[in-house]
Amino acid sequence: MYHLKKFNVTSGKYRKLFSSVAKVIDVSTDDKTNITRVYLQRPPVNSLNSHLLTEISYIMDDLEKTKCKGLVLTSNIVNIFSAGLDLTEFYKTDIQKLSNFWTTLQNTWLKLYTATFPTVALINGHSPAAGCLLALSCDYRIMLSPHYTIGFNEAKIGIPAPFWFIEVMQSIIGSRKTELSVLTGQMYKTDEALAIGLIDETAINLTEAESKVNSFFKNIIAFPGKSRSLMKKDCRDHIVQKFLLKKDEERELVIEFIMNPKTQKNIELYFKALQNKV
Ligand SMILES: CC/C=C\C/C=C\C/C=C\CC/C=C/CC(=O)SCCNC(=O)CCNC(=O)[C@H](O)C(C)(C)COP(=O)(O)OP(=O)(O)OC[C@H]1O[C@@H](n2cnc3c(N)ncnc32)[C@H](O)[C@@H]1OP(=O)(O)O
Repeated sequence: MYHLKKFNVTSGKYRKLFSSVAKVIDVSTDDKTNITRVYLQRPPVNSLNSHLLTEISYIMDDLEKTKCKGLVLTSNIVNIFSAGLDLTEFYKTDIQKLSNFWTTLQNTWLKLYTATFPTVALINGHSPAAGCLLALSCDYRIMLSPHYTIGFNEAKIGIPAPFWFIEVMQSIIGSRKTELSVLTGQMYKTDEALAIGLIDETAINLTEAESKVNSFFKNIIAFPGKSRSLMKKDCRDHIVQKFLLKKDEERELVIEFIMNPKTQKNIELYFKALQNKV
């Protein structure tokens, strides 16, 4: 059974929360503000496997319990925010493992998307597919420029982006831009992402990004009561309700689609292309 331990690691500002043995995330909370930074750190590319998703899920539970004032989701891996789902979870797997993996993804996403506290993605590296979803599920996005990319590239692998990935993107950039984006598997550079509204701000380095994160929280932290979280719920509820209604059916469709030998072949070819790139 997993338990999150908290203890002060310095005499001052930050306390650290340690997760399980293999630390695929690092978590630190500012004592003064009660804002928590969660750093993804699963080498080489922060691909989201069951373990990493479960860790994120536990942290989300803990942050809700401890009345967190804000979450910053970012990465400790140079040049990578997250490479999206770990494709090894899809390749040469079995139905039970795949079913468990998909359930973990669904449940973890729901916790992030419906977090009652404000959430910011500090996108300090490439962010394809489910990496992009993680960022889009936060309330605000600040991305380092100029050379990182973000978007739903699933079409290029030969697997459709799930309906809720698409709906989250639609809610941010609108239907037409989303359709163009997902059907072409478009990956956007930082400035392009800003131009279409996929991210909210850019930053030229981490210092500037952190200062923009702080401004975001400063602007909202003084708001009294729960009005912000109630309105966030209202803004997102249509997607959440549809997701809850369809999540079991979707899991079955995903299993059928991924276990299909043609899909397996596409994933294999994609892996080879990734490994052979110069
Ligand atoms: C009718 C149907 C109805 C319903 C069906 C509904 C749904 C369909 C079913 C399922 C939907 C599934 C949705 C999936 C969403 C996803 O997230 S899929 C994952 C997509 N991710 C990617 O495509 C990212 C690929 N990676 C990259 O582009 C680059 O690696 C990246 C830019 C992130 C970093 O580049 P770089 O720093 O140069 O690193 P490398 O490319 O050299 O990679 C290092 C090693 O990491 C391995 N790797 C990279 N990405 C992944 C990954 N996502 N999973 C597993 N492994 C990955 C890469 O192979 C290298 O390994 P090596 O060192 O060569 O062994």
